[in-house]
Amino acid sequence: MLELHDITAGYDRGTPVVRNASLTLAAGESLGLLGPSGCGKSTLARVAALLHRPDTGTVTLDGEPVQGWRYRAPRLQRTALGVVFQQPRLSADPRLRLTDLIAEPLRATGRRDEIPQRLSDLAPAVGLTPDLLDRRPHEVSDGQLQRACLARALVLRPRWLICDEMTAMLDASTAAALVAAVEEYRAATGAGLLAVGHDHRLLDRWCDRTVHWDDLIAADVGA
Ligand SMILES: Nc1ncnc2c1ncn2[C@@H]1O[C@H](COP(=O)(O)OP(=O)(O)OP(=O)(O)O)[C@@H](O)[C@H]1O
Repeated sequence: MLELHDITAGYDRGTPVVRNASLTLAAGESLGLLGPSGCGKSTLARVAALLHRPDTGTVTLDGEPVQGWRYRAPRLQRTALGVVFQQPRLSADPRLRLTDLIAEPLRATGRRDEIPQRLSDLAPAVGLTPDLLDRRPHEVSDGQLQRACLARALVLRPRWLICDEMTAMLDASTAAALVAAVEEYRAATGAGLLAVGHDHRLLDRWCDRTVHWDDLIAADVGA
């Protein structure tokens, strides 16, 4: 289970942007989170991804309460989560070839020996051809870079995926291909998914259930 309980978070302690939000995802479940621009969805997604420490509230990951965020998060919890953001150019090191970008988490966790196998599994799964893998971010399109960012999110085989407006900048066919790649991964591994967005038709089609931001505040949106 991925549980966010009574989360208050923001960028200035006096004026939080997320107030008392709760949600629970069962193992393997996919949940779509809808809400208007600026309401705090990305902030909550970053709390769930262990990238942003909440002011108050608790996050529990597969029964273990989270005690640290960012570099203070225990490796086992950090690597249980894969994250894809809206803007691939903000989350990709411009110096890295796509192949190194995808392999980055394996290098960082001392699992270099898995790199060739994971690359040959993931590149076709996300629709990247070998010539693209050799290029740097400025030599590929946003859609191609987002494919690489999805592969990077999957490379450690996370039990939970957090996709924050993953398809918002993409054309319809690239968006569909990325959603299909996520769903293939989930079907193969049983991973759970939190998909944040503002397109209710996409989230309704993609996810087991969809909740609106306002629903998180009143009560625990549980599985
Ligand atoms: N790094 C930051 N520093 C200060 N304020 C921020 C920061 N990031 C976001 N905010 C503010 O926090 C509020 C919530 O932002 P957030 O990105 O979580 O909303 P969102 O619901 O994901 O919006 P969108 O759908 O437009 O991406 C906004 O008012 C935003 O301006």
